[in-house]
Amino acid sequence: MPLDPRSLIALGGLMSAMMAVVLWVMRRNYPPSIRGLDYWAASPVLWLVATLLFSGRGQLSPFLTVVLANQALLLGATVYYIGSRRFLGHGGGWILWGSVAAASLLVLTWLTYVAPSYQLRVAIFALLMAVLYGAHLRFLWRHGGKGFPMRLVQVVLALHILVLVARFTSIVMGRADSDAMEPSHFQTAYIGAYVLTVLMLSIGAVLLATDRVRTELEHLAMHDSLTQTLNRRAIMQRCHEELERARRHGRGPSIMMLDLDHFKAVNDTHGHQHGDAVLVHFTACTASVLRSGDWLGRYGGEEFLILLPDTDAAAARHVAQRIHVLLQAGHPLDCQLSIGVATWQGPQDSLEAMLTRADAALYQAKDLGRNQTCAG
Ligand SMILES: Nc1nc2c(ncn2[C@@H]2O[C@H](COP(=O)(O)OP(=O)(O)OP(=O)(O)O)[C@@H](O)[C@H]2O)c(=O)[nH]1
Repeated sequence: MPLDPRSLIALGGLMSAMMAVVLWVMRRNYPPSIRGLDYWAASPVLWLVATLLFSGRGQLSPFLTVVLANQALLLGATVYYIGSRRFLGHGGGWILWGSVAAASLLVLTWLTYVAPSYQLRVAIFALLMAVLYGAHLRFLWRHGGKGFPMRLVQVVLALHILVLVARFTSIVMGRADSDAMEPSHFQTAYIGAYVLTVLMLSIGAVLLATDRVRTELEHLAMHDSLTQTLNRRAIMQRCHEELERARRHGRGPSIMMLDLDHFKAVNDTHGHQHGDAVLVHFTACTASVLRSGDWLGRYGGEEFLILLPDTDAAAARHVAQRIHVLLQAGHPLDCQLSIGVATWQGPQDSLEAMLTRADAALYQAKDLGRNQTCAG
């Protein structure tokens, strides 16, 4: 059943206003690392302007209700696309799509005043929006990843492209209405799809930003801020999980306790910032010799812990040897270190016992002159 276009447009305005408020509040409160939110917050404002102008059809001048109304719609979609680009760390977009918007302004003005044609205007505008949504969809497909919020935005864009193509086809086949406010099936589908798209794209932006904040908080909660390795709580959690797994499968891990040698002297001689740089260099080098299933964490100060799942004592010693060699390569930030290794001894073994053995082995390595590995 065809619905009244004016009511649908009013609904679209209401949705835009509500989502604009939500996104502006988020923009104010979310960390600045969530980029693109200001663009996403601006797009429902532009869509709201578009609906206000559309609803003035018959009372205000066609320049406002046709040319500028469509222009605000196009700009809202453009700004949303630029927001997605910023969110995913990409610049640009304005030169191309700003030029497209300027060209569309000229064409719409021409088809409203110089050579008036409702059909041609709708056909060209539908095509333009479909191309813009297509570019947006292609960008998200290439760079957006796989999470649910990203898939939601992609599906909304794809569905809206289908509606726009259907709209364009209906005009080309001469089966369209002759006025935007005519309550036809085409207008109901077209404006209804627009209202839903406004709502769903804004919800998509909310979900994307929230998902990103959650990921960032999880990262902060689990990682050391200087070295970006796991923090003490996270590496201990991994060790507990690995011992649980070892008890089920019968194959256990080795753990390594690493302590930089004479690190106090490094700080005292070259300053604390140099000491920090040494720690960052040390973790980057160490991480580069580990397998993808191994875990490196900061145990405290200049002490680190490595968890090597399913690794016997000989293999763990190999890894330790690789770390010693890599840190003697001649880089200005290279340091020497002592390592204590403990290997799982069977289901009766516990994490506390392994840590005690690794600690004792580390002290043995220090006592024997440092820059070496001992096993406990
Ligand atoms: N720059 C910097 N230094 C740190 C950090 N955390 C701990 N330290 C320093 O690491 C040093 C550890 O000193 P000690 O425990 O005496 O150990 P050491 O000098 O390495 O001596 P050995 O372990 O016996 O070889 C202290 O001076 C701490 O201030 C950090 O995040 N950055």
